[in-house]
Amino acid sequence: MITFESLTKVYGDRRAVDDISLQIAPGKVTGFLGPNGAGKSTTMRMLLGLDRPTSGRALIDGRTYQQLSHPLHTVGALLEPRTGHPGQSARSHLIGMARSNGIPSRRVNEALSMVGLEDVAHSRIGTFSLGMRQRLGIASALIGDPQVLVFDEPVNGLDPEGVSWIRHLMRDLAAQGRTVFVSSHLLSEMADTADHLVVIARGRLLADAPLRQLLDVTRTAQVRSPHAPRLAEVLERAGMTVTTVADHLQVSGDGIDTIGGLAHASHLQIDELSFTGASLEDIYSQLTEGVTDYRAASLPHTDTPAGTAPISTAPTTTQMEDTR
Ligand SMILES: Nc1ncnc2c1ncn2[C@@H]1O[C@H](COP(=O)(O)OP(=O)(O)OP(=O)(O)O)[C@@H](O)[C@H]1O
Repeated sequence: MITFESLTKVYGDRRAVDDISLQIAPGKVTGFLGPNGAGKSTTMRMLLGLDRPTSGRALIDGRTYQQLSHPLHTVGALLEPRTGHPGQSARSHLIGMARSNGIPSRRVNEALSMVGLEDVAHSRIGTFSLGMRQRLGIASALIGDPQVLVFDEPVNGLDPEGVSWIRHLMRDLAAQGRTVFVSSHLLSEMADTADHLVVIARGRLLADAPLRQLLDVTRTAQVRSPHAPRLAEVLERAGMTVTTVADHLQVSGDGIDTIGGLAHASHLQIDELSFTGASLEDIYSQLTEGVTDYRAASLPHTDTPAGTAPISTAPTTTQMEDTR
């Protein structure tokens, strides 16, 4: 379990991380999303004891990194793919880590095999591609068999096979009950991998919600009925938001999955009922609009489907109850 309590980091007049409070639960992959300069790396660095919070705390299983007696047994991290001395072999680098942390040397072979580097275990790190160094960094994170894993942009430099491999690895680690906290710019990657998303921009928390719920917020229903005005009344009474658009009703809000049942119970005929939802990219764009320092040119942006219910665009938090 990772806990942030009013975590804040100020550099000069810049609030790199601004009063972030949340918990990251075990047994899930939690994606950490935000535009460039949002504060993701700073948050992770504070969690790993590499930066001191200006105020607040970042805790791993209730303790700060400095309070952990065996850090590598508790938390494994991949922050940047610059693991080890270039003249050292992958194996000797990992053996050095294992020895200095009281980790049995059999874990070195296990970690090398988990990341697919057994064949190059004796090659010098300096000859490694970025993708291989990334794998070695992940082996270093896994060597102490920790329950908490923190990966900063782990797919950077990996080819498609490597991307797919790390996706499966993260899912496996979460399925084993571990806490997996992973930052990424690749929204599509997060859509495939994460169970839960935390979105920040300019250091502020914008969303902390299960992926499914975040996607559901933007779902709308289109209903065609010969009894549209009466159906609209029924749906509004049930708490939904109804707009008449041309020949159909556009419905949003909690409970849109019950539209068919409500219409049936009121003996109101429905000729057509369909659902549309925004993509993760749409949601992300809406959340970070106006709080982005550098609009990421690489971010795929598709127009929000007509009638999609907007979600918070102001720098306020969209915190939703975790229903999983
Ligand atoms: N050592 C530092 N000194 C001063 N400012 C810093 C320092 N480290 C980070 N910052 C600033 O803090 C803000 C957050 O940076 P951070 O690297 O945490 O963002 P990020 O979300 O990881 O961005 P990216 O995805 O581009 O890596 C940025 O404005 C950055 O310039």
